[in-house]
Amino acid sequence: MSRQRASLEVPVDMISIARTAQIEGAGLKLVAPAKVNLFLSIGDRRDNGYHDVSTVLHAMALHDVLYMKRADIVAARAALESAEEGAPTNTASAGPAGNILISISCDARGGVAPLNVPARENIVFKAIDLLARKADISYDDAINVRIEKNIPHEGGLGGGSSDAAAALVGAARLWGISEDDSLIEEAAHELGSDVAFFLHGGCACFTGTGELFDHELEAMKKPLVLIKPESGVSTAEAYRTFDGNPQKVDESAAAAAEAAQTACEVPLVNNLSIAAESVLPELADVRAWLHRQAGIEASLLCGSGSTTFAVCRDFNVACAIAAAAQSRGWWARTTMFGSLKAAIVPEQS
Ligand SMILES: C[C@](O)(CO)[C@H](O)COP(=O)(O)OP(=O)(O)OC[C@H]1O[C@@H](n2ccc(N)nc2=O)[C@H](O)[C@@H]1O
Ligand SMILES: Nc1ncnc2c1ncn2[C@@H]1O[C@H](COP(=O)(O)OP(=O)(O)OP(=O)(O)O)[C@@H](O)[C@H]1O
Repeated sequence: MSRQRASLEVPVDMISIARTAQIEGAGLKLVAPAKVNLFLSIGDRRDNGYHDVSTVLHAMALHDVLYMKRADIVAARAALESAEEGAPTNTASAGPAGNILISISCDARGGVAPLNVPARENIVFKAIDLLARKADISYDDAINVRIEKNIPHEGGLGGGSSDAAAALVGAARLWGISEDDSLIEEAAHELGSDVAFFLHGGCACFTGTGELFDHELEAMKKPLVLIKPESGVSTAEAYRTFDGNPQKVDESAAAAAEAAQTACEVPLVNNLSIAAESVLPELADVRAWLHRQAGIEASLLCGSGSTTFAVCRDFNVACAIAAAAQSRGWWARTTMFGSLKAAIVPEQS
């Protein structure tokens, strides 16, 4: 039998070959930056429970790292079956027909508390599952995700939302979905209010319930220190507490935030901070302590808390304040504002 005839009789499954090549390959490395809200104005509560929001977000150099790789589907199935017998697992099935097995492992770094959630509750799982359903990925597949967490959760730094945005970008690449495909943005909107920002990154104004891009601002290049008490603040609880005593943002501050073309011009405002302080009174101690430190230009609660950020005169000031905060038992990190977004790190040659 000639070689030519043999190749006609045994059809070559190019998709399967490409997938196998990816299992053996290095996979993808993605960055998922943290954010602060330079300006956060929470407005009225809508019928669906979400609130109108006008906000200017800024990305930072501090970031989680995600490694996403095609996995051996047989091994992934075995892990899932052992889970059904009650063994702990980090694998769960996703996709339109439960046809995609996702394994998630997570290492916490730099004093960040470990994230102990089962795979199914990890927002990274939800992101990959949602995109698979929207794009109707109907073939069997298995994906391993390893998350290196540098961003504390329940810190108002958007770590979960940024991980979700990175997972959408990574899954799209693995499945050959164009990075401009509207399904990615659609999925981001459904996953949470901050996810859309991380697809954009840098410094940007968002409206709606926080998911609608309005305009971009020039990023700033200043050092900042982040300080977080051990306890977190649940975003939902902060919003609920806000409803008991809503604080409107001054119209002139809102107008200045809207008109700002650069991050430096944005007035630092957060009308969720009173509610967050009543959920976690220790936040008032962090605020008062920061006011006594020299070399700070301004400070504000990050989103719904429990991290407070302080813009510092220089990096040495930021480092000294971080060290002093750590000696009080708080988590603290120095970082820089930056123009990162949730993105694939290009391969180094
Ligand atoms: C505080 C901010 O981080 C500021 O950027 C965001 O508004 C919160 O964004 P997020 O963490 O992505 O929040 P989501 O996962 O969308 O929502 C968590 C919970 O916060 C409340 N929530 C959130 C956003 C919004 N515009 N109104 C709300 O009332 C809802 O109770 C919701 O169940
Ligand atoms: N990959 C993830 N990273 C962080 N949190 C996650 C993740 N997956 C699920 N979660 C859950 O989501 C909750 C909040 O996550 P996140 O860290 O985004 O909150 P946050 O820092 O308050 O951010 P935001 O400013 O968006 O409210 C946590 O209680 C955590 O258990």
